[in-house]
Amino acid sequence: MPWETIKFNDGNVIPGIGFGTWKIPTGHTTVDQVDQAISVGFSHIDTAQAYRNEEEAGKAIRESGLSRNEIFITTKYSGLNGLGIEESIRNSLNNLGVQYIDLYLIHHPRLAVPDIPTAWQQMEGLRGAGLVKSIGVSNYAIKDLEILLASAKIKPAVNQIILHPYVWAQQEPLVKFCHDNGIAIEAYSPLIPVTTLPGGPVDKPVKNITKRLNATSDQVLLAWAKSKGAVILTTSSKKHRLEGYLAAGDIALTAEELKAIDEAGVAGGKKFTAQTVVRRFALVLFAGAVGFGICSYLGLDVL
Ligand SMILES: NC(=O)c1ccc[n+]([C@@H]2O[C@H](COP(=O)([O-])OP(=O)(O)OC[C@H]3O[C@@H](n4cnc5c(N)ncnc54)[C@H](O)[C@@H]3O)[C@@H](O)[C@H]2O)c1
Ligand SMILES: OCCc1c[nH]c2ccccc12
Repeated sequence: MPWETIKFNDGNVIPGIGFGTWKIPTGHTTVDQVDQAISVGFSHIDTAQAYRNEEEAGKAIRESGLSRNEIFITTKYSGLNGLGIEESIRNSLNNLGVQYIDLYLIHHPRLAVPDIPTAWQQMEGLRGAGLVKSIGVSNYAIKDLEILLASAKIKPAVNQIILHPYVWAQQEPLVKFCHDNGIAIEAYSPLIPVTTLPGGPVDKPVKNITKRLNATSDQVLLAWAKSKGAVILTTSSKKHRLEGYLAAGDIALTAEELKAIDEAGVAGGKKFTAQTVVRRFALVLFAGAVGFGICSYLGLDVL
């Protein structure tokens, strides 16, 4: 079953899962990665001015043969080149080779120049001009949203945020605030427990569920993020992983399973994440010291 769409507060709909184009791995291009994602069934592509690949993403989208209304395109104002919001979106439209953007986001609250209310007023103007269907934000905390909402005429459709079990304790109030205010959540980096933080307490409940469902850990983590009401943003250069992500639209976790992941995430978020960061820092220092020792032994001048 495909992932269900989610309806925004402005009436537009977004596919429940999207393919992200940040950090395309070496040896691949954005064109071949977006092409592969569309060919396996993704119909939602996430890019940004900062990723510097809008042109390539647009090329792959145009070459896919899909009509414009069959593909959902998100891009973001990243505050590069000192360009204002309207000038930036016109560049993005030009780069992507499209007449409108489905969802345009301010990439980070500190990039809302000159300030959050003024930047949002400019975003609101884009909808009137027909350059974009929906407008939203990314990485906004509750206090940033409160500032924005105090003078907004149009509510953000979306807040795109990091969401995985190890940040659940800190993100739960933000997710609740957004949902209470009719703002959809997009979850980026949902697979952190298998990519950068493997070996932590979330592994056990996730593994138990993979056995029950004959699913992969990736799929369970996507189902967890979906259960929080989020649109998912993920990526991979591997076709079989992309197929697995799409197949995870079917997965429903039980209340007990969700509770077990939440609790492991909250426990791990406090202790395991901090330990991992400290261990990695120690490893970098150790590697530096060993490298320095070897260079000194060989008589190489490294300072
Ligand atoms: N708005 C923002 O500030 C922001 C920040 C980060 C990402 N994003 C968006 O979200 C998209 C997805 O983010 P992400 O890449 O962090 O998502 P993610 O957590 O889903 O990670 C995807 C990565 O996980 C790897 N992976 C999948 N299964 C694995 C496994 N079993 N073992 C090891 N590795 C595995 C994939 O190969 C891929 O490299 C980005 O491309 C971008 O579009 C936005
Ligand atoms: O979106 C991925 C993280 C990222 C890359 N470049 C940026 C510029 C501003 C804010 C976030 C990012």
